[in-house]
Amino acid sequence: MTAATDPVKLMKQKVGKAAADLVKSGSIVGLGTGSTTAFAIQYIGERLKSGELKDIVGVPTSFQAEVLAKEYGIPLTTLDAIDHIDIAIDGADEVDPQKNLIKGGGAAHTREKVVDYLADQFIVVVDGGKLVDRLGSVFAVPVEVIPMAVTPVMRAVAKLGGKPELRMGVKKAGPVITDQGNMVIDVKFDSIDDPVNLEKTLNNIPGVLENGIFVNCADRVLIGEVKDGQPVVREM
Ligand SMILES: O=C(CO)[C@H](O)[C@H](O)COP(=O)(O)O
Repeated sequence: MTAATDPVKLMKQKVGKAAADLVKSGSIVGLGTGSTTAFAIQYIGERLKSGELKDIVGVPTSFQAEVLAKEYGIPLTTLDAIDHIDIAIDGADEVDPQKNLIKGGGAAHTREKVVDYLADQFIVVVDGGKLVDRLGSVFAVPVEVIPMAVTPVMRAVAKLGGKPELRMGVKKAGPVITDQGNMVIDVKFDSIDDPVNLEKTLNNIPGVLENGIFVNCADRVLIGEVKDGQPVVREM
């Protein structure tokens, strides 16, 4: 990965490194998805390579995380082979003051939810632009749906007051297909007053596999910002 030059990349790089520095030798590490976590994976790999970190195994949350972990020399394992995860590092698309999240900008929220909730410590890494007073202010809620249920799920979420949009591929004709072979409906709500209930309600629609609302999951939120032209990290 090349050195970051634009301010957002600099913030992501700084916060990714800060999270990587929290990983201790001997840990089982959940490896999140996205451009911010990619920097954390890179720095975990560099710490391993330098000998500063030892005996790490990673649990990837996506094909992207798996590829990056291999590139940076992080040994991988699966949930069948372990009984806990010590620390997970993952990004988010929105973070509210209660540390509730919207995730799934990379269509990886289903596996991310499994890994992040299992971790003893879940560290969220974001740039300052991800902070909102209320979930749903900017970002739509990603909902992973099995392909044959896309139309009825779109109707059902519209009845809940959401505006559904099937996520389409970039440099790929047709819809985004998740690592599990499903599709993603992005559902924009005017405002999410009760994320706890909305998460459950969405998951109760037949055909929905998982949605991107993460409540009561994040232990720490590290925020990358630029102050006086320099990237800094603060904790929420
Ligand atoms: O939830 C995710 C992927 O499904 C990502 O963590 C989220 O989209 C943030 O990504 P980035 O760090 O690139 O802004």
